[in-house]
Amino acid sequence: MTRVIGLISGTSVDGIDAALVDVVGSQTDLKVQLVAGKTFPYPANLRSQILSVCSGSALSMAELAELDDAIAQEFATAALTIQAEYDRAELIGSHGQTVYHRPAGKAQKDSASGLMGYSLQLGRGALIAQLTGITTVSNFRVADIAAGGQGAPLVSIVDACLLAEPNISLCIQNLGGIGNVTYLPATGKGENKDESEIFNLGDGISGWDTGPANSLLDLAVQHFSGGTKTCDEGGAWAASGTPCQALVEDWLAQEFFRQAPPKSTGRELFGVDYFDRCLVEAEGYNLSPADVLATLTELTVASIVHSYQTFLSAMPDRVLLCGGGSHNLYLKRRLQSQLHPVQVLTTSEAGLSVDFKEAIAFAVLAAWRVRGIPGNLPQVTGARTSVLLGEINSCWHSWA
Ligand SMILES: Nc1ncnc2c1ncn2[C@@H]1O[C@H](COP(=O)(O)OP(=O)(O)OP(=O)(O)O)[C@@H](O)[C@H]1O
Ligand SMILES: CC(=O)N[C@H]1[C@@H]2OC[C@@H](O2)[C@@H](O)[C@@H]1O[C@H](C)C(=O)O
Repeated sequence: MTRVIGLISGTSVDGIDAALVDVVGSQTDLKVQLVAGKTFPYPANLRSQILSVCSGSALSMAELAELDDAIAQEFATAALTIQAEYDRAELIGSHGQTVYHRPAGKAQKDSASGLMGYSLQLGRGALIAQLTGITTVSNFRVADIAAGGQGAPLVSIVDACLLAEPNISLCIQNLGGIGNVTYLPATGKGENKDESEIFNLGDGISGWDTGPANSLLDLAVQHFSGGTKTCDEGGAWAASGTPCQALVEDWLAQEFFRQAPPKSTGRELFGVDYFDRCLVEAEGYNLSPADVLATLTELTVASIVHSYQTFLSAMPDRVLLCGGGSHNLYLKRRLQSQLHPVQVLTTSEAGLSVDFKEAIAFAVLAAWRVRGIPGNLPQVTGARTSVLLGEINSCWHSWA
């Protein structure tokens, strides 16, 4: 058993999800026990700095260095706090804070960098290791990208190890700022799986980013509430409106939704500029704020359902939702309606916390990294090969 802390702040930039996890076994025999999970909100000024960088604001190298270390300090504090009342963790897996993600094949035309992707997560692991005294694995995406992959989604293999079912096929649908899916065919295997089966299992798995989940909704809520609200609690506001199907269909015709996997995205595409264009287009239909929220919710729903129908050979037997959007009851209801007769539940109902699944995944990936187990699924990320994910930042007093 290895006690690991998983840390991530996602594209919503709502705070650091920290999970203290006991990891047992390796892949097909993997088991995790969530000892403690907590979200540590960013201080308001740090959050607005991060959001402004994510929206493309220029930053000097000195400012970049300061931001990197300010984030690392918040991550280290989260790690120390989550384990304060428990036996100490041996390892930290820190995803960091994504501030820029350019998928492979999307280099700017005048760039000399070719078609390789680039993804930048701040909160350097070396500082987290020094501040906590715990060996820290960080920079999980770069090795996959260097191998020609998108660097995302990475959680798919952990989804497979923890959630695959012998007799039914599943889609594990994350509803964060951005949405992503892992498709898990029925394994056909009983309880006693041996190590080699992960490769059989890996064969039928697919996964990709589905597009915006909450990123545009959050921007809309902030806009219509004059900055007094950050999200549509429970989806109540959207539920009082009516989706404009014509707009949803227009938006769904865009390139990202038609592009076949492997694919990944971020706030660079589904961020402030995209939302501003949505608002302009919504004006043509005379929509109320509630109607705009309902329409953006419907875009999330339609993009997910359309991508399953287009990129899977058959619809799954069951969908398990996770991420903050699984608390949005209107979004969940619309997904249930559009996916009918597919059953829509949450990963919590399958024993894996909707709020801490990503943090748990990076704890597992860190444990795999130190044991030399590759963490990417090439058919998901598009990498040429499976690779070890993450850089190990040791700490001299780590094992004292
Ligand atoms: N009670 C709630 N009602 C409605 N929406 C909610 C609720 N709780 C969280 N959310 C939504 O979930 C979002 C955060 O989800 P989550 O923390 O899974 O995203 P993330 O991890 O930052 O993003 P990603 O998975 O893309 O990296 C919030 O921004 C909000 O829109
Ligand atoms: C670059 C980046 O941080 N991508 C995230 C983001 O958030 C959701 C979606 O976009 C996703 O695929 C990915 O995160 C998860 C944790 C992943 O890599 O599996």
